[in-house]
Amino acid sequence: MPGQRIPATILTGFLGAGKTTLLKRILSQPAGRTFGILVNDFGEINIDAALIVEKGAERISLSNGCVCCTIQADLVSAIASMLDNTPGLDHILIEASGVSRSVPIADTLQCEELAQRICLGGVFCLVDAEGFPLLDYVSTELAIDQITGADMVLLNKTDLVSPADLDTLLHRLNDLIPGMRIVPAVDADIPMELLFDLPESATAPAHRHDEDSHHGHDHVCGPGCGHDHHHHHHTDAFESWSWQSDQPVDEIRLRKALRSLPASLLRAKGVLRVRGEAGTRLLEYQQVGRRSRLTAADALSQAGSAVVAIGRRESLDETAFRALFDACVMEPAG
Ligand SMILES: Nc1nc2c(ncn2[C@@H]2O[C@H](COP(=O)(O)OP(=O)(O)OP(=O)(O)O)[C@@H](O)[C@H]2O)c(=O)[nH]1
Repeated sequence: MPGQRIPATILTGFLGAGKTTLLKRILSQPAGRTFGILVNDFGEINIDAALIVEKGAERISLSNGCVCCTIQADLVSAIASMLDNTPGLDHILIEASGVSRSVPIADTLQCEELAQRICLGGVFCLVDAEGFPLLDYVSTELAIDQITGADMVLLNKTDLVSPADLDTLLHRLNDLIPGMRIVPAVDADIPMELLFDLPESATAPAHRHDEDSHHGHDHVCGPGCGHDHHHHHHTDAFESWSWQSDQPVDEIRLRKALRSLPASLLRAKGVLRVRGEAGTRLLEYQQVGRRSRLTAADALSQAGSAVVAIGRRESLDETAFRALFDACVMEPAG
């Protein structure tokens, strides 16, 4: 219908909680919807966008910053251009970076440029049931901020915790945010109706807007707008490092290198072209805290290798990080 506003759903949650897993699940069960997706990765290289091979969705990748603050204006222009260039879109899905706050994104979607074109379809926060209790103070503060700005929490990775620990965490979250709907899940497997049939009344008060109220956010700030801006972003507490190579890496050396990454690493992910006993193949690398996974990535098409790592600022020696991966690279065949 001309003039109808398209709902935009925000998937948020701390690094590695399962946002991409949920996004892929939604795309695999479209129920007739045509999705436009915007994937924000805090790192310089957008690994998440490379990992989403599901077809039938328009996509824009937003890298090297956080859509809630440092690249907020990019989010607005990306959505506007997606709406201009993709007639027939039914729904927009935004995967925020793992260090994004929820409420500023929801507010941004209601800026003047977009207010007549999209409406907020809900903010869903993924929480890693195993990882959340292990976060340091600053990361916990951010994860709680993401939770409080959400309409619903998906308490994900419940397969990795005992029933007693899950119960303790549920009580803790209920105490923190009384009344918040919390849905336990494994691999973000929840009924899709929970995401798409959200009653208007369920919208989180933190970002519930009425026609007359724009919380002062009917304008996305940029250089020269005249507002007094804070120059410290919450993302200053985090740092990302990336590594790329055109040459294949040796599988044995890679597996050894991954075991020697520092414990301070919060998150790492990548796609690696690996040469080993099984020949040359692409592997997806996922690391959340101390838990790492290398899996076959046959569906991906990528010439070389790329890895992104994220940690608290100054927690990782970039030279050592690069040297670790450089040492895995195989010499070009002579
Ligand atoms: N055991 C277990 N692993 C999970 C579950 N959900 C996701 N994972 C794994 O956790 C890792 C991170 O999942 P992602 O979906 O990439 O997490 P994310 O929130 O998108 O990560 P960032 O965008 O980097 O913040 C991947 O290896 C997933 O396969 C779960 O319920 N249980």
